[in-house]
Amino acid sequence: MSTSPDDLALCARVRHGADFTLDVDLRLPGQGVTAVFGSSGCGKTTLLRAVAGLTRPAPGRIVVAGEVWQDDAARIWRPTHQRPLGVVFQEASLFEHLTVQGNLDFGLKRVPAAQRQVSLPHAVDLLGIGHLLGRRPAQLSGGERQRVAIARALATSPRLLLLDEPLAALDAARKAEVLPWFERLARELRTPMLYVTHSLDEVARLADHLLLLKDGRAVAQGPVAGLLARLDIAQSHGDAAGALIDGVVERIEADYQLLHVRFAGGTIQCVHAPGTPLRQPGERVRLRVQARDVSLTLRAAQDTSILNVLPASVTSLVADGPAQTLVALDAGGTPLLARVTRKSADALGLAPGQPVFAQIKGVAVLD
Ligand SMILES: Nc1ncnc2c1ncn2[C@@H]1O[C@H](COP(=O)(O)OP(=O)(O)OP(=O)(O)O)[C@@H](O)[C@H]1O
Repeated sequence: MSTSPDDLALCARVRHGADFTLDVDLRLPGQGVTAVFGSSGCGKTTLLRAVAGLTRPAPGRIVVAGEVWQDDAARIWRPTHQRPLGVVFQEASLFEHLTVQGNLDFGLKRVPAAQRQVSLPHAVDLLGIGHLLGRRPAQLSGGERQRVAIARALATSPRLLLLDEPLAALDAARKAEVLPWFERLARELRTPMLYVTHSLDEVARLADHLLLLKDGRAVAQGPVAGLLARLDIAQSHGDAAGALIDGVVERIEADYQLLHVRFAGGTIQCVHAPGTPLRQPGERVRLRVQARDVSLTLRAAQDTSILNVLPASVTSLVADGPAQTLVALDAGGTPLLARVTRKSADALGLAPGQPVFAQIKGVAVLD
């Protein structure tokens, strides 16, 4: 991966008693959303706290966008209040006695005018909270509170945003309300984000890059699409295992409410999700194709109801329980996954390098 001076260099060792040690030496991209993913207790929050200076790693070296926040060898330690970062936790900790405007102004006061990169009106617009400015936190829904918390974090013009499960405390409806705002932030802001989550759905929608932690160690990191399609990683995602496709809307078949999306492996057709804004040709979209929705044939089937039949080749395959096989595919450079029965895998004689056709039934349009 690139080693631009704008990358985040995170080298940290944090010991919690005898049972847990976070021990990472990472270089992460200095832009976009890096999802920090892993099971409960693997060290996600500990990593974020180390970056924020709330925990002091020993040893530690933390460099963000060329600024050294900690370097034990050079005896550099910046306390939290001297680190230009924004932090958003599960529960938005707003000042209850201040209005939303008062909360935002409070965030802004911490930053000298000359260092402000994100204006308050811009942050308010990005999060769509203009109509809430006169309210007190008690008069906000959970989703609105989180949007205010994020706007407040942004108003400080952070060099890095740390988001620790910002949607975890919300019910499904509130999550669905807030996610599009995050997507907008991810698209429009240059500020890099470290986004801790347990949710594969959030990873699929928001992340450019994925860092997988296990027992305090980084087990893998890389661009999200490639990593989610890796068999060893997909296996741990059970029924949710699937691949991501980044493509461009080629045309819209209005009569059938179908999008035709061009990507490196060809064109894929998917149903326009009801209730979402109509896509335009040329628009970039991310699609999710779950492994359970992909079947394989050796010849392209005719007279099938399945719209998407893509030429691909088998990259590798692995047993997924006693009865199923998870198959990694390459469709013109785009990784895909298929889950088939072990019996079918044997009947087709699936093996690495073999050309196949991937029949894709369901495709979700994510953004
Ligand atoms: N202050 C502390 N003192 C002692 N142990 C701690 C402390 N904070 C965390 N731990 C332990 O360190 C390990 C990592 O905790 P951490 O909160 O970083 O995990 P996590 O991946 O964020 O988990 P979750 O997804 O459940 O929030 C856990 O075993 C936890 O019990």
